[in-house]
Amino acid sequence: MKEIIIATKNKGKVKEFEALLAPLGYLVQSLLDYPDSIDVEETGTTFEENAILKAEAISTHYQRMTIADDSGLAIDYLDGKPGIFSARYAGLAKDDQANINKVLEDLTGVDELESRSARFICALALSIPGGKTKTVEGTCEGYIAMKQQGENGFGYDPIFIVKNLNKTMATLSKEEKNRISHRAEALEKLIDIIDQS
Ligand SMILES: O=c1nc[nH]c2c1ncn2[C@H]1C[C@H](O)[C@@H](COP(=O)(O)OP(=O)(O)OP(=O)(O)O)O1
Ligand SMILES: [Mg+2]
Repeated sequence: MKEIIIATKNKGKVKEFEALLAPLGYLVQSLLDYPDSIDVEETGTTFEENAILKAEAISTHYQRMTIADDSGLAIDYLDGKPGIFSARYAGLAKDDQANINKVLEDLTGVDELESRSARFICALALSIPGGKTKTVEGTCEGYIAMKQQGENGFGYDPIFIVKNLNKTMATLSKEEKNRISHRAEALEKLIDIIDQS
């Protein structure tokens, strides 16, 4: 069995990676399986830089093939914010509901859905001990809803209306989200790279 560590403590991400990678024969582990793992600071200025920082630190520490995910929400009306600060937008507690509330507040008075355009961005970095780190990116286009809807997923899913589907990400099943998400798109590109190497 091919073993891979996902360098994340985010339960929502872990579930999605498991669902996407298990059918391909990967045994997925995450930092939730290593509760006293090292803490990697996200000091980069881009999603890609942060993904590289997390992937290389963890693959070096455990000497194992590692994927890291740095992702977030970019809102056009806010010039791309919260961007790489998505997890800490409403403070270091990384509270999903507080982050949602802050975004809805930021967009108060912006009443046209077209003016609330946004995208999810996911950068993935693959680090193999002794190898050269590879990176890919995936995106998912949409709009910030006027109010939250749905219970599925995590993070900003309840306020992200997926373009063309016209419903929030949090109303999609896990399978539906994994067909269209920024994370699924990025991972598909990464699998191609792994298969070729
Ligand atoms: O599919 C998604 N659906 C909804 N929200 C999402 C998604 N993907 C990322 N997001 C949000 C969650 C968090 O506010 C930020 C990620 O921040 P990010 O630093 O990459 O992850 P994190 O700190 O939660 O876990 P970790 O760094 O251990 O991987 O973007
Ligand atoms: Mg983080």
